[in-house]
Amino acid sequence: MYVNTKEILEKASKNFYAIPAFNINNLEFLIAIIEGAIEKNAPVIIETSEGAIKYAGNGDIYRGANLFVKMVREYADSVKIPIALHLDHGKHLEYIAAAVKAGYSSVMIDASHEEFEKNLTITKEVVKWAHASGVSVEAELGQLSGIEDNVYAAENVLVDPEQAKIFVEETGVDFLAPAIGTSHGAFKFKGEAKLDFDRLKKVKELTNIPLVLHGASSVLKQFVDIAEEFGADFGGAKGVPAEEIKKCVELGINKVNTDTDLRIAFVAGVRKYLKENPKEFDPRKYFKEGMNYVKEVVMDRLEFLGASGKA
Ligand SMILES: O=C(COP(=O)(O)O)N(O)CCCCO
Ligand code: NA
Ligand SMILES: [Zn+2]
Repeated sequence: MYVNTKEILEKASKNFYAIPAFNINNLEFLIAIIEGAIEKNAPVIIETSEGAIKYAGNGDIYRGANLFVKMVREYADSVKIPIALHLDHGKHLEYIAAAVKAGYSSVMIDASHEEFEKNLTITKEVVKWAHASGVSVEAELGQLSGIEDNVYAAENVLVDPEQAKIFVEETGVDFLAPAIGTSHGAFKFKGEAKLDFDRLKKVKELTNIPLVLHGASSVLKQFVDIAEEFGADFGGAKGVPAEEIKKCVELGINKVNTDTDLRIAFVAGVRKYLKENPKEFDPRKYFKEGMNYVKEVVMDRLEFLGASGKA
């Protein structure tokens, strides 16, 4: 069933569990994610970045947004579990407009690289406009270091909990991504993972809305090892341990963005299958191995986030 993101996140917030938001760029990841969520009888959020929309539409962003809505709705309307479709890291109003027009459940306006006041003004505009179409809105405060859809942030800029309170009151945003020390991609920390749990606790107390953890992939060793056994080179890859993410959920995180873990699992399965089946050239065969690994990651994450059985 196709649902509004706010609805399922409010329920998660009241009951202190989290729903994973998995990124897709194609049909194979969608199928694997939905299979995993059905098996765990769990709600799930499908999300696409601006790059995914451009990729699926082969350069035409309206075609890409419409294609994802049609694909996801077709699957959502044919299964019982709640499924929402979210625009991840909307930075350009053109993509946000395309997603709202196409019928996305929710959109992120990511203006976190702007000054606070500017981020607030832009977000307020997008909220007013998206709400008029029944679409819920995510925004971000603070910055994740590293590359974020080709916007480079050198350092982590951690969220200011007092600013978060003002931001949520002034903008009416439905859920908020506070930067607390994570970053995107497979190389998250130079040393050990260090998340600012106290800061997160304060943001929850002061805003009392569903919160989002970005950069939440664990970079699972079992799949890094398989990928490297069959030719990948992910030296130095490091993610957020599941235990740390569980702690974030206890402190009020309700949406957990996960992209890198699915990418590593998929490429591990495809590499393995191709190496072990040199005569095979049917994509339904070699993609399937990757999809099986993606499904495993999906089910594991639904379990430890407490989303299993919450459909
Ligand atoms: O926060 C996340 C997930 O981050 P990751 O899966 O890399 O930890 N996302 O917003 C997914 C897209 C990030 C750019 O690749
Ligand atoms: Na950002
Ligand atoms: Zn993110």
